[in-house]
Amino acid sequence: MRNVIVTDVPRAEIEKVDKLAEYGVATVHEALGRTGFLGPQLRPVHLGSRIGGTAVTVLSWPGDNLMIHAAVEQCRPGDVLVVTTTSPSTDGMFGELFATALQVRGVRGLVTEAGVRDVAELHEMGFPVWSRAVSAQGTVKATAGAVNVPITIGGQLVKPGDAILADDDGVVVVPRQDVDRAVEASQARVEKEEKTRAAFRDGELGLDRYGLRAKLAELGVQYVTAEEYGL
Ligand SMILES: O=C([O-])CC(=O)C(=O)O
Ligand SMILES: [Mg+2]
Repeated sequence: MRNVIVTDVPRAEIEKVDKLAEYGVATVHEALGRTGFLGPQLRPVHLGSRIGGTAVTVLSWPGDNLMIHAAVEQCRPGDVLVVTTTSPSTDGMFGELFATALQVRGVRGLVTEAGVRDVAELHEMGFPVWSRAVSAQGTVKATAGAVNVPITIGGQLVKPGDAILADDDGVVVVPRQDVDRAVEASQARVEKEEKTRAAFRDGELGLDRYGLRAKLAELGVQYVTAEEYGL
């Protein structure tokens, strides 16, 4: 690992990222072929937020938030800070002081594979956070790491400038070069689901709409009466 702070990173177009955020995490993830989801361990600390932004990435040592301080300076309006550690850690390396510094820079939220603290204050401030843990455990500022290098978080590669979308369903990354395709595919999916929703409201079954009766038959699934089943 090189200990670097990369500056002037090209970012995904923020208007398109905003559009993706409106579609929501599940829709965008599905529209891109079920890719990019950071997994169920990264949960919102408070429910009810839906954000999109461009990634500023941080690779920190466990229990050490020095590189988050370095990253704050690299943040611009529309960014989301994305933090991982070089080995697993749940220490509370981020709290309301960092959130204050980020909020004045127009940062939209934090996604971290480590822990956060001061969660009552974060809620009051309206600063949304997705993390693996809530932990009061304090950390130091002692070890070098990297800012704005490609990182792996939640099993996904996140490059600086990629689109990050987060809501109550979790977090998804959309590579910068895939943002246009994601907007198109998400819009198509929303339109398709609108039609499906209307059909379901009219009482149509998924079994019929998706042709799943044939699938069940093909798989050898049989209908038997309760009596035949011995109930
Ligand atoms: O300062 C720290 O180490 C983390 C924290 O609690 C804050 O940002 O408020
Ligand atoms: Mg604090």
